[in-house]
Amino acid sequence: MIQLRNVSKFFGNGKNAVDDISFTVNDGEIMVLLGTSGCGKTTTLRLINRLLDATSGTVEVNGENVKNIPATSLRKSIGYVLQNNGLFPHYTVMENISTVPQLLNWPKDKTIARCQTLLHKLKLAPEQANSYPHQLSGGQQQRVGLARALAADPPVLLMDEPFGALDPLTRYAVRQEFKSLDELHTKTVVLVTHDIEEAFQLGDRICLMNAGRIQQTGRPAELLFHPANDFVRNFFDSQRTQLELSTLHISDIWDSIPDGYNDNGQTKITADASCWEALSLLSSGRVIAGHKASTKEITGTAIMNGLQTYKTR
Ligand SMILES: Nc1ncnc2c1ncn2[C@@H]1O[C@H](COP(=O)(O)OP(=O)(O)OP(=O)(O)O)[C@@H](O)[C@H]1O
Repeated sequence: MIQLRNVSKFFGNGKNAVDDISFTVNDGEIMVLLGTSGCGKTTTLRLINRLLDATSGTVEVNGENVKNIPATSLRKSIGYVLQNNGLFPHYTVMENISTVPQLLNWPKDKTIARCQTLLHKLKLAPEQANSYPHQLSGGQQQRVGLARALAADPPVLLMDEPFGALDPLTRYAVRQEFKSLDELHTKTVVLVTHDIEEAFQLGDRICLMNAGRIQQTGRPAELLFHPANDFVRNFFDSQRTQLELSTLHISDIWDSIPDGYNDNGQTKITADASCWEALSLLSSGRVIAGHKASTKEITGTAIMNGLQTYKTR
């Protein structure tokens, strides 16, 4: 668990880069720090692993004030992933991934086994263990960066724009793979991005910042449908409809969908599907969904009406 209480950081140039922020990230949770350039996201991340020290306030990791933990041992217990992957160019993939296990004096066979497991989990071929970073694609390098951060199984993972340097298709694929990693269920993750779609795809909760201050912290649906102020409302406007459709599940609008369906060669989905997924499927034929022991036909009109009804609740 990570807890920030009334944390500020002043660099001596006028105003606080981070200004009186407080939030908690629970075990097994991904918290996304979202906001425009210069709003204080990276500074906040660096206050957690003590690359920077707070001017005021307290930062706790697993119940202990980070000021009381020697910086080197703190950083060994925190995985850190950077936008440009930060790999050592003269180390092989295996050597890069082994960095922290070696610092922790793991036996060699345990380190090798862990590297092989991570290569497999991150969809890297076993023979790539002996490649150097420049022999890999950007997506593969970023996967190695993730593997290196996860190698010693740290309870906390800090990620600074980890997918920012990838092209959109690769970015989406690597994000999906990251999200499906079983290891994440036990970790406390803080991820910095300015990409709204990424925040919604990965964040259990989102902390939206502006000019060093938190504007709202909450689940994606809370920020979207119950914005705390005009900044939050306006921040999502350019992608609002797609975000709303991606965030709402068919079950959320179930009561607004008319009863009835024709059992006639259609795609059947569960009500866990997002409205966006259902709309995408509609382009290739009719769609029905099952929920609450009933079945209904899902149409574009039903979804858009359901969305409007949901928003006026
Ligand atoms: N070492 C530093 N010395 C002085 N000012 C700094 C330092 N680091 C950051 N700042 C300032 O603090 C503010 C917040 O910077 P920060 O890098 O945390 O923002 P950010 O939200 O991560 O931005 P970006 O998305 O562009 O990386 C900015 O105004 C920046 O210029």
